[in-house]
Amino acid sequence: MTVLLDGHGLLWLAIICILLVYIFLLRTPSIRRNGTPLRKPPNTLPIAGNGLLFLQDRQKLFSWFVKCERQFGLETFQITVPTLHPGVVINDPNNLDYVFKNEGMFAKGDFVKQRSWDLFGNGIINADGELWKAQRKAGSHFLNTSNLRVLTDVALPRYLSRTVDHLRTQANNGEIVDLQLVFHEITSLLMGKMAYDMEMHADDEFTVAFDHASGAVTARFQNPFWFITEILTGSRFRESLSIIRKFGSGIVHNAVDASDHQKSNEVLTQIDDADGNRLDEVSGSLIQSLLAALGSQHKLVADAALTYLTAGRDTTAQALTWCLYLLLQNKSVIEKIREEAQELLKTQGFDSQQLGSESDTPSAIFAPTSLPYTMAVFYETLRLYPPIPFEIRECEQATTLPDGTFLPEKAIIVWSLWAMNRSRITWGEDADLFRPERWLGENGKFVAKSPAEFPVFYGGPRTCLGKRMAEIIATQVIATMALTFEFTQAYEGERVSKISLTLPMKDGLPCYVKDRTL
Ligand code: HEM
Repeated sequence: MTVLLDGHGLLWLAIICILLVYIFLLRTPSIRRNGTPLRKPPNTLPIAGNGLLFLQDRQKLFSWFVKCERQFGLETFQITVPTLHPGVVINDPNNLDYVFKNEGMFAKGDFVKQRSWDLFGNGIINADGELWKAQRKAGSHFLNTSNLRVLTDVALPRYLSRTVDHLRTQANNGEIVDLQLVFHEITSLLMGKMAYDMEMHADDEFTVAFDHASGAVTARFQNPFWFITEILTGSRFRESLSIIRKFGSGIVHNAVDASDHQKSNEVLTQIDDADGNRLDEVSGSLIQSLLAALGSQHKLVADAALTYLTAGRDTTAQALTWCLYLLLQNKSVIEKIREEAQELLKTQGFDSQQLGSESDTPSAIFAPTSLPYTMAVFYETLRLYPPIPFEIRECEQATTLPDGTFLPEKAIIVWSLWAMNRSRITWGEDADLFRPERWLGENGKFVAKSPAEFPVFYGGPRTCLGKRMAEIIATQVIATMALTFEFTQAYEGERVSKISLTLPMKDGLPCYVKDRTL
């Protein structure tokens, strides 16, 4: 050994190493377009690449993506982060369309899974291949039209009504209300009913633990050395994970017991709401459908149910929160929502006084097709505040995007909905403005965009399974809130989001509430 590592030996060793690296680099195809390397964003460093950028505050990161979109337009550009495979950022809807249409080629991959595994395991959001198919099928089956109708036309009005009553009391007492918490409570009740057939609340132990864990998982995407830093800083994260797992396995246990009991009695158990009757029309809960599809893999069933619950609950509550935030700044828009909803109530023979009285609340009539302007407001909110602000995929095999960008196997592909939704190329010069009318056609009807242009609900075979449900929740909640209450902000300055896989508002949305129906 000492002989090999004398002066000559070291020189030869160095030459061999350089050659090996060179051969390796030559053999590993790099990201190129028409034979030339892609442009890189300004301030890309020689070794750190764009790594430091991802360590900064998420608001700065959002702004960076917008700046890049304004500079590169639809051109795909390259980003590099130490320890990761090379990556690109895409902004061109044609490229995104290709990704959606070739789902099997772009998987969540190791990059996403390694970071989110502790929280979601093999739940639908994280799963690929057969595991994904089985969960998707079970979910689609459960969310068939009649179950969806009972959830949105019976359960939601009831929960909404409870919320209206509670808000009225708070309004009478002159209390400051956090609207984010209010919307979270509505979606927790509804998604808890859907996923687990149980009453869940926005401030229960599981939800608080999940919120913390979601922030910690997101931090992993921004910090390439998370596996080291977490040893020192991850104790609350580990605690939160243990609460979530305990909750998940408890729920599966109960569902197994319930289905055994059902089989032995050979009768259908009724799905009872605490005080309701028609809720028994929901044919079982999602967890039972998942149990039937996934059998004895109880950890997988728990992961699957958890991802369904969180996919629907947090995204929808956050979208509603940002919507009210925008309405607080745009008084003429909330007035138009009121006019549209009032007109509908009148034509159906109802009175806004009835909103909030449980037995005859008419909020189920506030359907997306009947309220095109309210739908436009919801979509304009989703454009400016997309509940899932980034997407990341990994190439399962080498491929070439429609713009000619060659991506080797394992390359990372990123798109920022926050930036794409502010593109002046797609949305025009007023892309930064909140203008719901951009979603309406000449006849006043709502006009949708293609998923590639507006990927807020994703696209292709993995399109969000709850899109329709989210739209129904949104029109019902927005119209009911606008007609029943006057809101005034109880905060100063701009609201921003806090670190999370989705887009929660940091410190909530504190408001004063006044009952308009008095
Ligand atoms: C405004 C509300 C919502 C938005 C913006 C939204 C957005 C999205 C997006 C972007 C994805 C793809 C995520 C990914 O794979 O990276 C997704 C998937 C999914 N969403 Fe939603 N979602 C919303 C509401 C809901 C609701 C109410 C449900 C209720 C069931 C739901 C259930 C799901 C499920 C199960 C998936 C996984 C689909 C699959 O991988 O096949 N979502 N959603």
